Amino acid sequence: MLKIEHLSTSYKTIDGDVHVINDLDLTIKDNEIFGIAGESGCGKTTLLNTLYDIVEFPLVIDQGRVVLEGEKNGSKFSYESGQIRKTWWNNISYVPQAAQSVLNPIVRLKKQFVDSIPKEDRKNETEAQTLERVANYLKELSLSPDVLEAYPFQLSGGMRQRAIIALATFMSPNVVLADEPTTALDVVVQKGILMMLMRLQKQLKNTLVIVSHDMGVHYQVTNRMAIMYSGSVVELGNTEDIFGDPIHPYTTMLVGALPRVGEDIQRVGIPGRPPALKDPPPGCRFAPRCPHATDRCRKEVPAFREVRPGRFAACHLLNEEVKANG
Ligand SMILES: Nc1ncnc2c1ncn2[C@@H]1O[C@H](COP(=O)(O)OP(=O)(O)OP(=O)(O)O)[C@@H](O)[C@H]1O
Repeated sequence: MLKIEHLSTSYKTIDGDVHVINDLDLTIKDNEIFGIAGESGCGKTTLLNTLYDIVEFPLVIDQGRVVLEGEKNGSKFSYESGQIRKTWWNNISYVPQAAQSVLNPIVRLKKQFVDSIPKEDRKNETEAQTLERVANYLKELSLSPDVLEAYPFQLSGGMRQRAIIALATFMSPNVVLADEPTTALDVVVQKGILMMLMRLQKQLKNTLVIVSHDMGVHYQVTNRMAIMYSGSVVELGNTEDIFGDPIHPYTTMLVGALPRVGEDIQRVGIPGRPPALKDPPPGCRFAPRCPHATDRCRKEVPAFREVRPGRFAACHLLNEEVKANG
């Protein structure tokens, strides 16, 4: 489980601070596939990097923390921001954006696998014994152990991505983070990768966090999701509810822009562009693009709060609904 407690981060630049995550408070539960969606530049990767404890200058945590906790092999564990990296691979792993390029092209995969397995896990094993365990794991995932002898450049993009996912899940971590795991792959390969991730999550019953700008990926794969806009989460809820009954005007427009099977009307995108994070507008950052914005929206930042049971959103226009629900 990942607890995000009042987290705010910013990039320190010579032109001033760029605030990317703003007072975020949410829990990503055990045994769920959690999606993070939003347009390019809204802060999805920054959030994922902070969850994985890659907080390096110019990125700084201004407030709050992330806590990774759970139970493995009968022992409870808890790590917070600054310590989470101690348990990389073991309790949390990361499939980064453009993951295929993180493999060293001139080192055989078997060496890259062995090097990523912590010494404590290998105990007194010889390298051959470790590789046998890896080969058996690859077979379980319907991957040929022959890939271990290959150099990354000899594999297709889809095969490299599968190998990275195998590497990230080999130690059965409680949390797996995947940043745009299917971008740059063709549609058929994309489907195979998503199915592999879903199958692994079901098997490990762990937490899988998927970042994608593709709403179709969230619809197919995730159980709950967060919609980000301009550095903040603006809506959170069960994926089915978000698609069936979006409540934030941004989500409504995102979902409304999706084509439907069998429909021949032209769907329109969201007019305008997100604001520059360096110099955001006062009040609600979506107000300049929101067809319902009022003066209050242009002045006051809306609080992110529970609008209905399990549904959270940051929008002044929902106040009436909150009152109606007590
Ligand atoms: N090194 C940096 N220095 C300053 N600002 C940065 C830096 N990296 C990112 N940012 C700012 O953080 C914002 C969010 O970037 P991030 O990569 O997290 O977005 P994203 O939603 O993952 O985008 P994409 O889908 O394009 O990867 C950017 O719009 C940019 O303003």
